[in-house]
Amino acid sequence: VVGGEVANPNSWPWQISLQYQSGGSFYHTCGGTLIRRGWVMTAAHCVDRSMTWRVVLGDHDIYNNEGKEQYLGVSQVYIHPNWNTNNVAGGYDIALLRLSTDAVLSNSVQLGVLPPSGQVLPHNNPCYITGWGRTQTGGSLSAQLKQAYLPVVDYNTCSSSGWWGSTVKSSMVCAGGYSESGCQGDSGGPLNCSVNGQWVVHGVTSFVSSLGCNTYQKPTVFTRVSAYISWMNGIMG
Ligand SMILES: CC(C)c1ccc(NC(=O)[C@@H]2CCCN2C(=O)[C@H](CCCC[NH3+])NC(=O)C(F)(F)F)cc1
Repeated sequence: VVGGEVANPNSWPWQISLQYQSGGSFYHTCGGTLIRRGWVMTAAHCVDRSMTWRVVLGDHDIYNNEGKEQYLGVSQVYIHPNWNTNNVAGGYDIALLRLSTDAVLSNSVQLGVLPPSGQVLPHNNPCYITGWGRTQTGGSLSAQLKQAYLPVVDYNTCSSSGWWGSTVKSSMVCAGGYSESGCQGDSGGPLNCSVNGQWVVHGVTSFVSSLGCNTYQKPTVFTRVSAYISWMNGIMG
């Protein structure tokens, strides 16, 4: 997350850290959202490669154990069948992870609320991106979970020339586009939007400009969760 601030610990209790094993250690690579006790929603591009994954729930500082973390294995990865790893602009950047054991819910570990199928938020709807991603283009990951205010940029604006043009599809949500943005390592995490006084996970962090994370008129682009509710229900049952 470029800009914004460090979040109050566990104030986004559905945020997870997706980590891969290398040697004897695990490394943060993406965010995700706990959507059922046994299921995590993330980006397809995060799990393109076959790795040994683990999901960390209730985390704040990814480099220190603060006692509220749960470390769960991943027993199955379900990538959207239409996802094309060579074309993030095609959409379908969404995947579900079946956890090897169910999460234990608490003050620090809660389920994210998903939108109704088809819901599209208006321009400037208040949203926050959260994640441990780079804090500057080319910078390092954040040790502590960060948040940044990223209001919705409607499709009409986001797909116009000078903005993302035809790279962005109506199955995506744009947000931000000024000084705050997502950045590498935030992928797969939630776009948390305020709808009728409730936080709803409306986006899965998908891409930013290859010219830089907080590039002018290139807002962060998210998979629009409300476009994939039926697919997810078909998988999760
Ligand atoms: C033109 C379109 C196909 C396109 C649009 C944006 C990009 N962006 C990028 O490549 C930048 C630079 C590093 C990773 N990255 C990204 O946007 C990656 C997704 C890459 C998927 C492709 N392998 N996502 C993120 O960094 C983010 F923002 F989600 F945290 C690349 C291609």
